[in-house]
Amino acid sequence: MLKAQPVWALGAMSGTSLDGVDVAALRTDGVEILDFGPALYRAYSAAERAVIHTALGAWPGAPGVEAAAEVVETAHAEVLSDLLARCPEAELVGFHGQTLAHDPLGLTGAPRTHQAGDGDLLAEVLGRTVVWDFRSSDVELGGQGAPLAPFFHFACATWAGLTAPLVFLNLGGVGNVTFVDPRAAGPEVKGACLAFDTGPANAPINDLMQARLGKGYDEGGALAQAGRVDEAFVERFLNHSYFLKVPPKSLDRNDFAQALSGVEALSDADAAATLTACAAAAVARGFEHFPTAPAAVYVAGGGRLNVALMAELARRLPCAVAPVEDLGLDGDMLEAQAFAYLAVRVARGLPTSGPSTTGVAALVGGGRVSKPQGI
Ligand SMILES: Nc1ncnc2c1ncn2[C@@H]1O[C@H](COP(=O)(O)OP(=O)(O)OP(=O)(O)O)[C@@H](O)[C@H]1O
Ligand SMILES: CC(=O)N[C@H]1[C@@H]2OC[C@@H](O2)[C@@H](O)[C@@H]1O[C@H](C)C(=O)O
Repeated sequence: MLKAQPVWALGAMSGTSLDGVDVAALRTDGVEILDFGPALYRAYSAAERAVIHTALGAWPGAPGVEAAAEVVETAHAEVLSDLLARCPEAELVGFHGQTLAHDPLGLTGAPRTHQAGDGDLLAEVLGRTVVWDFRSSDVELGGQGAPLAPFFHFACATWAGLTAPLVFLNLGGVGNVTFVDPRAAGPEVKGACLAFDTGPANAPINDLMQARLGKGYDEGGALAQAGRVDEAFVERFLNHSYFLKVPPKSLDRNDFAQALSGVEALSDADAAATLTACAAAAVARGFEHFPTAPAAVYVAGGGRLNVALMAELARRLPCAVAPVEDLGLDGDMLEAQAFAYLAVRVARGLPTSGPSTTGVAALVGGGRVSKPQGI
């Protein structure tokens, strides 16, 4: 079979922690990563974040959703235009959008997932083909619709020349892991990737910081480091039924809000320390689902900059814990790069998820493709 020519693509991710939009360029043929390109970050203002926050949990048509979508589209149009100026050769854009609600099990009706932001509109603004709505078809076919980064994680392991099983851990608002066996022939092969959301990560810490101290997050984990972990609280948290579920499994941002509400009784520092320990303990609990012990866990996402969280992970995990920078990867941009990679896979008709990453019945290539007028 003829190998497809590699292309440059841009990827954009607006994550559950609601801090802002990450965008990154990547050159790939949809299988191998050939080059990593420039990347940019565009923070949401406090006012923009508040508009999105108000719409969390809402489905299309509900009050507040249009306003949130407008914020998401404006921020993406700005930062993707800037990145396009630095990488004009980019042929297509992978646009994740902002998850407002995620119910793959159909607890609120039919199984569904909702990412705000219109890819048609962005295609017009950017003059490039935009791949978007990556999660819906997976959910419609019985999958969790998340996580979607695993096939990209497999490509990262290959790019880094790794040969032993390893784990990628993303510590965003929610935590998610991918167990990768780089000895497999490809990410879609049985046993190559096993992925699932581990539990809450930064989102509850951010919410605590906002409510108690008017700050967006616990910088460096300083507040958590000053506190004492309430281990009994952590034990109760681990009794949540989510941890008994066999993966694949995924979470909405606030699924643990109720289970973590008892933290209100603790002091600021003890609450931060305890929520941080819960995030790490949830990851450790996830290890029981891996087929073999990984050589190491490589951490991406903002949580890797939280010293208290990294220390809790090192204490609770049975293997080495290191930032993905140790592999030469960019831990701030891995998700944005993932959606650039996935956009090329969608454009080339390759699958983006499968039974061991989202639980979908068969391999699926999720994503709508919008072309600008005139192309
Ligand atoms: N220097 C830092 N110290 C501590 N925590 C940090 C630091 N920088 C970022 N974070 C945390 O990481 C979060 C952002 O992480 P990231 O951008 O990976 O999440 P996201 O992509 O929004 O979420 P998700 O991966 O769940 O979609 C911030 O909201 C904050 O909680
Ligand atoms: C529904 C949704 O947006 N899920 C996100 C969220 O943020 C982290 C975790 O929960 C993960 O499942 C997913 O994002 C990453 C990029 C993924 O799909 O791999």
